[in-house]
Amino acid sequence: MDFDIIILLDVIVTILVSYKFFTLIKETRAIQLLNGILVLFLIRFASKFLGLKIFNSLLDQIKTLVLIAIPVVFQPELRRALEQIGRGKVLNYLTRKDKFKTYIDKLVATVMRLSRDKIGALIVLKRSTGLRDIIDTGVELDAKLSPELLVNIFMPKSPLHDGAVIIDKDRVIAANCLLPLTKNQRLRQSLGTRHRAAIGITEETDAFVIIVSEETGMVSTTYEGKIKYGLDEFALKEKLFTKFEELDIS
Ligand SMILES: Nc1ncnc2c1ncn2[C@@H]1O[C@H](COP(=O)(O)OP(=O)(O)OP(=O)(O)O)[C@@H](O)[C@H]1O
Repeated sequence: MDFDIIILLDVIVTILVSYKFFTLIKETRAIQLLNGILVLFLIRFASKFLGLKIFNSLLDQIKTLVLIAIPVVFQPELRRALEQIGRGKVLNYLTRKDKFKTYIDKLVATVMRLSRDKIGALIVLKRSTGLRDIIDTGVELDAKLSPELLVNIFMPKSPLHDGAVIIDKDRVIAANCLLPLTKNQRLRQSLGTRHRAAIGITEETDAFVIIVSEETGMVSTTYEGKIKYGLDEFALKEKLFTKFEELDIS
């Protein structure tokens, strides 16, 4: 029984690999080479069957020559094929990780710039909970996220600087949005409305919020109704990495 399964697996794997191989070389010069090798293989089979010794040894020499010539002549095709195999899995994974790291680095750098210049900011990073109600309170943008755009939005005299920005992956969905204020009575009295709004939205959704204080430049984050004050660049990166590990930035 086990043996049958192994044979079946063997056949399936062979078919799949051959199919993949043919699709990779289908529109390349390599298909002609493959035809040539097949013809040589048939001639060699016939020659062996007929016992043509001298011709057989000549074919052996040709075989060695062909084996050496293939990687040299078909270097571009081989490279393309290997790249395609890699891109399917490993490369895809690596580029995604890389994009994600660049995304976090850029976002954190922007937040730190806002902090240095004491430009007040309220940045809501959407996770799985929809934020339609919140988006509708502001101005819809749906623009590609960039440090310049974010800094511009929060510039004190910009028409959109008040309220929160909503970000979904690498898109700025909306700006000037109104967030619900927290009803938590135990928070310190001195806590202003920007921070209270940042806590409020995380009590109702699974969003992650970054706050930059206009007064002090301090960077804080809120998540699940809790606030963390005074994060530096590294602490913020660490938090974002853990909260958005599976983010698929396209
Ligand atoms: N409900 C809200 N939703 C979104 N943004 C809000 C909300 N309430 C206040 N803000 C933003 O916070 C700003 C006011 O901040 P305020 O000084 O009251 O808070 P704060 O927490 O002390 O912040 P900061 O340290 O930056 O001064 C507003 O101009 C507005 O941009």
